[in-house]
Amino acid sequence: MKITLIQIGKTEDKYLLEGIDKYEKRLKHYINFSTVTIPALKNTKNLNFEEQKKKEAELILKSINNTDYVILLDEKGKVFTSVQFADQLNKHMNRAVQNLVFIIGGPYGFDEKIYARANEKLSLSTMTFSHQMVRLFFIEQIYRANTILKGEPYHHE
Ligand SMILES: C[S@@+](CC[C@H](N)C(=O)[O-])C[C@H]1O[C@@H](n2cnc3c(N)ncnc32)[C@H](O)[C@@H]1O
Repeated sequence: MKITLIQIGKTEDKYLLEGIDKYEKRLKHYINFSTVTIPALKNTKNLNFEEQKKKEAELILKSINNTDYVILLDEKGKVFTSVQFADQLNKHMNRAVQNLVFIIGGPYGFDEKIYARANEKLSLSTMTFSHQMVRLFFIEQIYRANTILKGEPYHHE
């Protein structure tokens, strides 16, 4: 199974980039993982939030295939413990999902079209994080899940 993480706009803060890079390098030893960064919209001055989300949605939908299993990172989604999340990943692997796609929304969240396409919604907390911070928190959770599935000590250290 391949995991793809779709995000909008480059990660800007150095402290986030360093953390993301660290877990991305570790993850490569466990699973086929890649990130797709959709370029941030330009000239957004004349667009309201809804228009911006619609435009982002068009770009997101172009990056997804019909057969992809799509999970949105969304504060209103289902909350799992790290062990439960690892079990979920394992279930997808056993169901022979080819490409598991996680999507982190833009600064204003997702357009309805993306909610309509999604197979599931996953929440990291009922609190709201910046779309940039979620990248680091979530990649660490994917790494953690893989160490749990391998019975490695990372989760218990
Ligand atoms: C600043 S948040 C958008 C908040 C927006 N008000 C909404 O209703 O979605 C930007 C993105 O970060 C991600 N995000 C933020 N907090 C999250 C959380 N607690 N769990 C999962 N994803 C989260 C989501 O992908 C969200 O679309």
